Amino acid sequence: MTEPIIHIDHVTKSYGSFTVLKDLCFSVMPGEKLALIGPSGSGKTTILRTLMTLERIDSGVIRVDGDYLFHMERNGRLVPADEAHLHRMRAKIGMVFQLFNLFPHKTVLENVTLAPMLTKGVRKADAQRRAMELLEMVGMAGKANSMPAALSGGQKQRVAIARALALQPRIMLFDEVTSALDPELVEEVLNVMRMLGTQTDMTMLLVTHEMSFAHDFADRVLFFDRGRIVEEGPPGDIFTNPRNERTQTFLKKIIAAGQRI
Ligand SMILES: Nc1ncnc2c1ncn2[C@@H]1O[C@H](COP(=O)(O)OP(=O)(O)OP(=O)(O)O)[C@@H](O)[C@H]1O
Repeated sequence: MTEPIIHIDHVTKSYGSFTVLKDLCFSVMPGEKLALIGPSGSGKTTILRTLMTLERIDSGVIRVDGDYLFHMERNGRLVPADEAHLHRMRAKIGMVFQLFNLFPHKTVLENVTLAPMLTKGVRKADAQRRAMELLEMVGMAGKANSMPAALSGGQKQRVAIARALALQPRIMLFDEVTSALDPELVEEVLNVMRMLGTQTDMTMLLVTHEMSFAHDFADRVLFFDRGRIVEEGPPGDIFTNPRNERTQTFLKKIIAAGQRI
């Protein structure tokens, strides 16, 4: 039987007295496309940042691709992971952020080659060859020598996707990647994600407020509310027949705000 590629087991995390993740449990199967939806502040971004090891957890365990994320096994016991372990685990996952986070003083090509050269010791010529393939894939090869400031938001985000793919992750995390874009640029980024969804077997987790995209794209939707998953299921169920009162209220608000689902 296939094992989950991500297994989140009773994870709790607080910022001071505010508990942002409350005894959270869920699994993701290899190749699954998962949409995380829910009200602002419900913990969606925090769980993605946690998977990326940008945040630590207070309790619980997380396994990614067969290994513990924040722990290591030593003489049959779980001990906190060291930096080398975290570094290895991080390389399994790529993340794309709302605000692109490109290196402003590097060209598009350098943005994509930097991490493989620095973290994996890939030779410059090989890193450049692979980067050009990825830039081609996201329709940005023609801008390889441009600086990020010369790009539109949609173009920056497509470069950010290529940069995350350059480390050949098995899992990609997308955190509201279209929220900062002008409406006419949203579709070009969603198209790249659709292409990744159909042409690769990557596991993809996305936090999104684009409900119609989540509806069409995801295999499964998790509805987060106040640090917990209160409802989950195939998009057809969650969007057309939500059972939980909080999900119903949330979706009603989205529709009232004029969004198509
Ligand atoms: N570093 C931090 N320090 C203190 N509080 C934080 C920190 N990061 C996040 N929070 C709080 O944790 C809560 C959950 O944040 P999170 O970003 O995970 O929510 P979200 O569901 O992704 O919401 P949104 O859709 O608005 O991005 C928020 O109330 C936020 O203010």
